[in-house]
Amino acid sequence: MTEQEPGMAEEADAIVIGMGPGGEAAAARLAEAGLSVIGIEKNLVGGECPYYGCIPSKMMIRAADSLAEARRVPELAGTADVGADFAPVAQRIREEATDDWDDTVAVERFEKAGGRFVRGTARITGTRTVSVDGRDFHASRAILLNTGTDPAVPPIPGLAGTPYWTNREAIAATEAPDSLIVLGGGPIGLELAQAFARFGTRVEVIEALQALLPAEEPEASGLIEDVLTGEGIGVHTGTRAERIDHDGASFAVEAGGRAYTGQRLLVATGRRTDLDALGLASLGLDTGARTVPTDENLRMAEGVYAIGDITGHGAFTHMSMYQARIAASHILGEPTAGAEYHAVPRVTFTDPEVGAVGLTERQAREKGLPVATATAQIPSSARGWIHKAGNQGLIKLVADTEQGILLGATSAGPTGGEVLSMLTLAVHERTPIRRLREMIYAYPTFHRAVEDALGKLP
Ligand SMILES: Cc1cc2nc3c(=O)[nH]c(=O)nc-3n(C[C@H](O)[C@H](O)[C@H](O)COP(=O)(O)OP(=O)(O)OC[C@H]3O[C@@H](n4cnc5c(N)ncnc54)[C@H](O)[C@@H]3O)c2cc1C
Ligand SMILES: NC(=O)c1ccc[n+]([C@@H]2O[C@H](COP(=O)([O-])OP(=O)(O)OC[C@H]3O[C@@H](n4cnc5c(N)ncnc54)[C@H](O)[C@@H]3O)[C@@H](O)[C@H]2O)c1
Repeated sequence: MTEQEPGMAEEADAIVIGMGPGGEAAAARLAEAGLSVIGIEKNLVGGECPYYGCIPSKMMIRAADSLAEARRVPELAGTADVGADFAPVAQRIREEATDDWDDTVAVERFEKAGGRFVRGTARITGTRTVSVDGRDFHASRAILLNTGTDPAVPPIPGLAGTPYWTNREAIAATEAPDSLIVLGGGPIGLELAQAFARFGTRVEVIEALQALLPAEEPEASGLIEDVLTGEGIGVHTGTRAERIDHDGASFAVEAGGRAYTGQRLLVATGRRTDLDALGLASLGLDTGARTVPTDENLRMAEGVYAIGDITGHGAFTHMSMYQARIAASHILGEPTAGAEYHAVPRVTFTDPEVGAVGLTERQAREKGLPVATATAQIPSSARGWIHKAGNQGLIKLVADTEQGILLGATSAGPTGGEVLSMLTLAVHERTPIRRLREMIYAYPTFHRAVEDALGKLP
């Protein structure tokens, strides 16, 4: 690298700051379209999802679910001697998912697409100007922000300075601990709690609010609490950790008048953004806010775009990729349909999977909409009954009775995330409930429970 002359900024058409899933995809697309693109990443190209999130966690879940399925053999098909070993999945996470947390392949892929890669922490210094460790850059067309989130660590007395895990250390674990205390009953906490428990870890989940997965339907929260409790996981809702100690070997957590001990502590209490560090004040934006407001083409200011977790429309890889597509099209001057958020799908990959799309009943009622709901239980459907062991699940529909459409739906069950696809289409397209009732549902599938629930709507 040559020394930069003072006052001389390196030029590009577009600068992408933070290369999470959407940033990486948008940067490559813009470069392939012939723009000069600089991609800046302080850690690993690809972001949280491939290295510390979705992909390695789902590998862990796949392994853990295979153990659970094998343990169902006695109820269905004879005997199975199941011995859990964390080593194969730890190895798979290192070798197949993360390349041992090395992004060489991703950097090369971006450079092959024509992009210029810069490793470092970027800060916006003005309209279309960016600084990285003393180097200045200028974008003639656009800056795209995709800086994501970091784990939020609550200020619980005693916690700071202890060797607690966030998702990042949990994903890098080489063995399942003997015991684990999980702070937070959201998607990260529950997916990892169940996965480790299935490998033999004694797990306690401490959730401050009254329900697990508090953002989802209470029926889904209740279902997942029953399942986790049934698997021997301690679930403590409405419980706040008041003090944490680590004696060099294990953690002690005081919460709700009780003491919990565990070899490991996983802090999964949400995510945080640091918009101040990003220099957004130089664009006149409120850096005290947790998310950045964007228009339908993901613009937060003239020539500045933001995508992914920082937009606050759902911290999901599919959201980051969806917004990347729109932002990149807009930067390229192509027509876009504009971002819509009425049918955001999400799946928590516990077993049963908890899928949901659109509004929950509470959200719909809070909007003052005319709401009717209906639920169908998976175990009472033909397929659920056949499935037997591990068949817990439900479908819940949230309908707008005036418009005769679905505003939202929950699909929990053995393949809850897959069944969600038809409900996502229905909410996205605002398909009349009348037409959904007229459809043919293959027998005996899990998605036939959707037909049962539709039949119960007024
Ligand atoms: C354990 C876990 C499991 C998950 N499972 C799923 C799942 O199953 N499905 C799903 O859809 N989502 C899942 N998620 C969420 C998903 O990982 C994120 O929503 C996804 O990564 C998209 O985030 P993003 O695009 O905002 O950017 P991120 O992936 O957060 O990446 C942002 C990047 O920006 C970089 N960066 C930040 N600031 C700067 C700066 N100033 N300069 C340069 N670089 C910077 C960071 O180093 C990072 O690489 C999971 C998350 C976790 C933690
Ligand atoms: N399958 C998926 O798509 C998937 C999986 C994992 C994560 N994610 C994404 O990552 C985001 C972050 O996940 P998350 O589970 O960390 O966050 P979250 O905000 O969804 O859940 C955190 C939970 O911790 C609880 N909590 C907060 N402070 C607490 C405290 N001091 N003590 C006890 N409980 C406390 C909250 O009430 C909340 O229920 C999710 O919102 C989701 O968008 C998605």
